[in-house]
Amino acid sequence: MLSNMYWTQAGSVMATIMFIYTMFMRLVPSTLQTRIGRYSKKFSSFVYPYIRITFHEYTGERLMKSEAYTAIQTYLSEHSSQLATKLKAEATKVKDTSIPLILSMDDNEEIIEEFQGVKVWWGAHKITSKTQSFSLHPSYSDDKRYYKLTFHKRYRSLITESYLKHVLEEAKAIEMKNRQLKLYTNTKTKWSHVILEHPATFETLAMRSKEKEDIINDLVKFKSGKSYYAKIGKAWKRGYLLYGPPGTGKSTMIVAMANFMNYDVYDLELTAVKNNSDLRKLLINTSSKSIIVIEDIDCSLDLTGQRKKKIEKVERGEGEGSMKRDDEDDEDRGSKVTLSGLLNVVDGIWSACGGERIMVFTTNFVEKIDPALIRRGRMDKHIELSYCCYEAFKVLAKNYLDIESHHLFPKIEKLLEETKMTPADVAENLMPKSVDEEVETCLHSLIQALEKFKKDAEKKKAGTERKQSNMQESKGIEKHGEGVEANVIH
Ligand SMILES: Nc1ncnc2c1ncn2[C@@H]1O[C@H](COP(=O)(O)OP(=O)(O)OP(=O)(O)O)[C@@H](O)[C@H]1O
Repeated sequence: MLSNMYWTQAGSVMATIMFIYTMFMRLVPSTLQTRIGRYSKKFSSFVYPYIRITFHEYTGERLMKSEAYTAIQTYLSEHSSQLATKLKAEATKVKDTSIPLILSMDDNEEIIEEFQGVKVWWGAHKITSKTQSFSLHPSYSDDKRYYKLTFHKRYRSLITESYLKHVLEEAKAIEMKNRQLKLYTNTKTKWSHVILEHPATFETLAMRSKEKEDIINDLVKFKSGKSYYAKIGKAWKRGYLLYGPPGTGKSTMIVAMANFMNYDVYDLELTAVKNNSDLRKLLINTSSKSIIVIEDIDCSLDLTGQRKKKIEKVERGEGEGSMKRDDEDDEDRGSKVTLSGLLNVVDGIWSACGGERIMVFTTNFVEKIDPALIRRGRMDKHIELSYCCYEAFKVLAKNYLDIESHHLFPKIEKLLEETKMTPADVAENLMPKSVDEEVETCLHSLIQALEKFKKDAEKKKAGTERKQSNMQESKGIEKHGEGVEANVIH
């Protein structure tokens, strides 16, 4: 009964409002309507002189995560832990293990910060949906989260121009600092990744310091070369060819490069890629700030005579078009990636999709590689990784035994000059076999291994020399025999 009365009253109020509104729109001239609107706005802004900007987590119908929201989240997680009273904690794998948790503002929490003496309010909000939907999107939930920024209207231009720019820039810097590097591997056309947590750095890389410095300088120059590359009209990419025997540190150097540059690594397994168009798809789907690696390039490409001829044609400039048709034929026959396809990608594909990419090819047999693939301009820097020298050994001794000098070092230096042992083998012999193994024992075990290597190499050398002289001898006998026969005939 009571509720009936309530509904009747509410209905009549609504009807009255609608009536007044309709009369207002009909009878009051439009100029007066605008003026009244302006005054009412002024009145409300006088009562509430603040501006609010909201940043929603998802934008558009395709549920794309908003970049602005992510950036603000990063920015606030750094600032809110000092200011907010309600925080939420998430586990993280940031490199600095002294910060095992990321703290950020909890839902419905607000913080106040100052920018150039002006106060701004940040609020983290959530709208919980009453209806449950089942989304396949892994990170999507029914809750709609957003950040709300509030500031006095007097500072509109300061906040919208300078402050928001500052927030985005700082978020980028924080992201770079806390970035977890990823190691991507490919199937036919897709990349999947794991977190790259390899500790190799240039400091732990065993090689001559002069060569190391040279590579570091080259990387630094590349990283800061955005405007230079734009000026000369080249894609912002650089190619490195790493060559040398197995176990000399080619893969280790790639990780050191990634850690130094803070770049992800895409380990491209060419033999898993069906054809050139799949290769293109894969490479277009790599992100900026990354190293794309093709290991053992000499084993990854099927270079039949036919294909080699095609490359030679292209290199002589006899028609890109004809090459493309040949490639399409290859693809129709379901063949693997061709050298020409790879060359196309290395040369130009990234010009279209932004820069800052490094391409690394590795090989154990540099002489086997088609010169077209590694000419300067494609592979800008050729780096040889070789057998362990004394300088490289000292780096390994520091890494594995934490020593910089020892009375056995001169003996090791001499043996390293007389034999060829890879850094991988030196490292293996240096490594303590038990927790309490003494430094001296480790060094002795390396000396023994080096002496054995030397002896084996000498034996091998003597063996091949003997073989060669036997062959020469038998050739000489044959020749002599032929001569005798010839004499008989004549
Ligand atoms: N120059 C080096 N500095 C530090 N460690 C090295 C170096 N070279 C080799 N090692 C050690 O040996 C192991 C094997 O080296 P790595 O895989 O980098 O060699 P590689 O040249 O890539 O070999 P492959 O040609 O067989 O792929 C590494 O895990 C590392 O521990």
